[in-house]
Amino acid sequence: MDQTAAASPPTPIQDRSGAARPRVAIVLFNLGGPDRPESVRPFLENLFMDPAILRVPGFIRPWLGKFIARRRTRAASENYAILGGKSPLLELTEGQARALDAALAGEAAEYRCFVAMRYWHPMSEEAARAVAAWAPDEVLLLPLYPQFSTTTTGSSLAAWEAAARKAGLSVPTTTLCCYHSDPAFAEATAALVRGAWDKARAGLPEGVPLRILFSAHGLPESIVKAGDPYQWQVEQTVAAVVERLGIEGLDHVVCYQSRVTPQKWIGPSTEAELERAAHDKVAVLVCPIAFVSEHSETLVELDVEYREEAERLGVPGYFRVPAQNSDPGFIAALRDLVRGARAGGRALCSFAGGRQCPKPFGDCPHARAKARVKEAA
Ligand SMILES: C=CC1=C(C)c2cc3[nH]c(cc4nc(cc5[nH]c(cc1n2)c(C)c5CCC(=O)O)C(CCC(=O)O)=C4C)c(C)c3C=C
Ligand SMILES: [Fe+2]
Ligand SMILES: [Fe+2]
Repeated sequence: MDQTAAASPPTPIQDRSGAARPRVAIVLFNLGGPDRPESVRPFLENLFMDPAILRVPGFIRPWLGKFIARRRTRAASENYAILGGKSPLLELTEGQARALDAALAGEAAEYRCFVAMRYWHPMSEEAARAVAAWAPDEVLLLPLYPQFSTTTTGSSLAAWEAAARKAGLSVPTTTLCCYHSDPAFAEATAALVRGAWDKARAGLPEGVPLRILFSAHGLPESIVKAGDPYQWQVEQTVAAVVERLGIEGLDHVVCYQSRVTPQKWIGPSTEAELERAAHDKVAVLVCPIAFVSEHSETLVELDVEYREEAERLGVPGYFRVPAQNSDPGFIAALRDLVRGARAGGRALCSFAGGRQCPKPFGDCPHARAKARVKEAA
């Protein structure tokens, strides 16, 4: 969708009493994905040249980033070929944007969602131009990553700040950094897990135990050790969802998928958990816990590669929980998060208002903002 073309010129919108309704642009952050086979390599170059992803001195990053991207292109292209040569992420994110627009219609403010992808179009600069053309009174930054990581939300925020400046956009901006254990988000996720759990149980012979693998995107361990709160937040999400599931004695584990560099990544890996499940003779229900849309890592890695691996290992059953996409419960949770963030009146907020991450996580954006204030004093 051309977000600029769709933006209408500012018109004075009034509520029933005749008072002007503020225009609020909601910017949805996501990672983005190639839109055709030829885009795979430049998409990967954008990703691996991001200083939030490739933490090496600036002078070697362009060279090394391009080198890693070139080496990864074949494997990634094979994955996208299974999906028809492109990622479905943009269409699904636009679906979420339109669903959230509809959920927020008729509020005291006039809302409009825009999509800003990090590594492929529409990227922040395009999105910021479209937002500026719509002439909002406020901007609300809403990551489609429930858990904050410097590699995802943190990177998107940096890209947005630069793009907004370039587009001359200087209206008050609210940033929602995370909603890892927001009650409505956790309940919507638990409802999807419950549906998949019931289907899996019905498809399994009696007596075969079922274990939930909550599978999140992995991160290099060094990033977590440097203070990234992502792993802690993933664990909070899982605890919140498990609590709402209320299944007595539930066998479950948190694990991490999609390792793409040779460094040590956080674990256990989802593959290692498949091996353990085979050893323990338990079936698995895999729940993507850090992705709110289907994309190559759910549709290919989970549905094709890990399923085949589970079969090869002799895991007695393999099932998957669908990602949220435009699930009404999830969209309602986002709507309430938008309302809460605006009502809270903070420029930077979590789902609960203030900082949630414990002290050691110095890369929590609240901790960084505090450090910046101290430095300036
Ligand atoms: C060092 C590399 C990477 C880190 C760290 C990383 C973190 C991270 N990523 C997501 C979500 C997504 N990643 C996607 C694609 C993707 N990610 C990496 C690398 C890292 N990600 C690569 C190389 C790719 C391209 C695909 C591939 O080569 O396999 C996507 C989009 C997928 C699509 O269908 O287009 C998402 C979404 C999270 C949540 C995260 C850390 C918290
Ligand atoms: Fe990734
Ligand atoms: Fe935090």
